[in-house]
Amino acid sequence: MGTPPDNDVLWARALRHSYRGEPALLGVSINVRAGEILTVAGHRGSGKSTLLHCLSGRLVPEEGEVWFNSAPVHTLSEGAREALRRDRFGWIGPGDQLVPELSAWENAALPLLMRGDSHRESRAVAQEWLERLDIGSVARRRPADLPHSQRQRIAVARALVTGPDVVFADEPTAPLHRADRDLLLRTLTSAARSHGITVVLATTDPELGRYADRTITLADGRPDTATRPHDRELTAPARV
Ligand SMILES: Nc1ncnc2c1ncn2[C@@H]1O[C@H](COP(=O)(O)OP(=O)(O)OP(=O)(O)O)[C@@H](O)[C@H]1O
Repeated sequence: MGTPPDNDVLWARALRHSYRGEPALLGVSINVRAGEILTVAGHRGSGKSTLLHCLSGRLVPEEGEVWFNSAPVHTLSEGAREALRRDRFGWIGPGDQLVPELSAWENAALPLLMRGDSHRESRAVAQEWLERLDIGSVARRRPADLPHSQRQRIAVARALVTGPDVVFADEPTAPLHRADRDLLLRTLTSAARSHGITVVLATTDPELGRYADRTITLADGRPDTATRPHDRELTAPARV
């Protein structure tokens, strides 16, 4: 296999993965350019989460390669992948991933506190992000006292607080109503654009493509060949 082009922040080739013999990815290749907002669309079970887990180093694919900034991820040790995720990537999931005992600012500051930044500095940076996301006033409240829409914005703040290169968002709007969904995505994408952060967003909702520079679609672990040609950025499966 070749080496990735310089302007791709992420580059993966021929990813295949299965769970207990059940295939989830069947030879997916993908490139993500620096600063790009990319939507990975597809129905439930099409392999979107598995693809995001492989790209972010949460999962090592059974076959294929993942490169981040021209360095291989798939050959890194577990510890090195953990450090990569902590220092360079942010993650937003679909459900409640906040720590219930911590306040909004403590949840947002968690990645900074965990890497050893001072309490004072972490609090200031977390507060800044909460303000940017319009939830500065709830900084001292606990997640259980807040609506879903504000809890998801705290999760967005936590993903952005370290100034990551890439944020992976796996169905981040799943628990939200339409108006809150649009607000969250506008907030996430404008914050990402103004800070040059790349976003890879998995969703079952094809409408969310309007927030992205590009959409790719998966169907049953493969590129969906029924998608429009300009959206078809995934190459054909390496082998089926
Ligand atoms: N941890 C797991 N153990 C077993 N099977 C899994 C696991 N994770 C995913 N799968 C299976 O792999 C396939 C792809 O799942 P994946 O979650 O990647 O798809 P998805 O498009 O993100 O779906 P969803 O929108 O439901 O999360 C599905 O058949 C799913 O049931």
